[in-house]
Amino acid sequence: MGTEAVGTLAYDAPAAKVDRRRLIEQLGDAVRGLVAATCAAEAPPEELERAIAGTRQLAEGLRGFARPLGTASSSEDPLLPHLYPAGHGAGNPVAPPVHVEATEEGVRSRITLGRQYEGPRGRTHGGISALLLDEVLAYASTSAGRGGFTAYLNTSYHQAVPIQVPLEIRARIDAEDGRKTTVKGFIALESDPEVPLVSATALFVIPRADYEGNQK
Ligand SMILES: CCCCCCCCCCCCCC(=O)SCCNC(=O)CCNC(=O)[C@H](O)C(C)(C)COP(=O)(O)OP(=O)(O)OC[C@H]1O[C@@H](n2cnc3c(N)ncnc32)[C@H](O)[C@@H]1OP(=O)(O)O
Repeated sequence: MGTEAVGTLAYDAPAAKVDRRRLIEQLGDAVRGLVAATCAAEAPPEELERAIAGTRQLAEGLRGFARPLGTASSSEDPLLPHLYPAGHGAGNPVAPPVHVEATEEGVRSRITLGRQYEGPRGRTHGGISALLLDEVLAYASTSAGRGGFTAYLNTSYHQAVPIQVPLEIRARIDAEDGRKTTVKGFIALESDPEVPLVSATALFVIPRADYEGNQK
């Protein structure tokens, strides 16, 4: 057995699965670094050509092991976070590296965004800010034992969210009403955590048991 942290609990997962999950996380991190380097590289043509050939070769090698769409990854475990969701999956190089912790009021995430999340020069793309808020607000709902799918996410962009600057995202439950949970949150600079750069209100709805969209 190998131990992996789940929130504040230590959970004894099978050692082989823990080892595999570590490798998947490391690969995700390595490719995330490649993506960030790709978006920043002012490399000469021969270096770009070398990177194209090497990257295509690596991708071809991994494609040979692809699992069919809609099937579970062998890394999955009912008590551990999934590794591939686009919003936070540690094994998904496209996902921003979101880690969430509980606070007295709700949840908080600290994150510094790489160059691949840039929209206007030096600023985070607005869709990425919305993704981060959707993610952290959903965590607030889930960690309060509520969960649900995002029915709406209303975002207000007050100031630019800088790239490569430590950020703090906070979220808290605003209202609970049957299957509906309203959550509020915002992104701020870690150095100025009370001033919202982007704020959001989201409604999460726990679907009815017979809801058609429930199938995976
Ligand atoms: C520690 C924790 C770790 C865990 C990690 C967690 C990671 C987080 C992962 C991150 C994940 C990120 C999250 C994601 O990305 S989730 C993915 C993106 N979201 C979706 O795909 C959702 C698509 N929509 C649906 O599936 C359905 O519409 C849902 C399920 C939402 C509702 O379908 P359902 O058939 O069940 O609903 P209903 O018609 O019975 O209505 C029920 C109630 O809701 C009210 N309503 C509905 N829609 C709206 C609306 N737009 N505005 C205002 N109100 C709305 C409605 O009026 C009614 O209210 P009332 O009349 O009862 O008062």
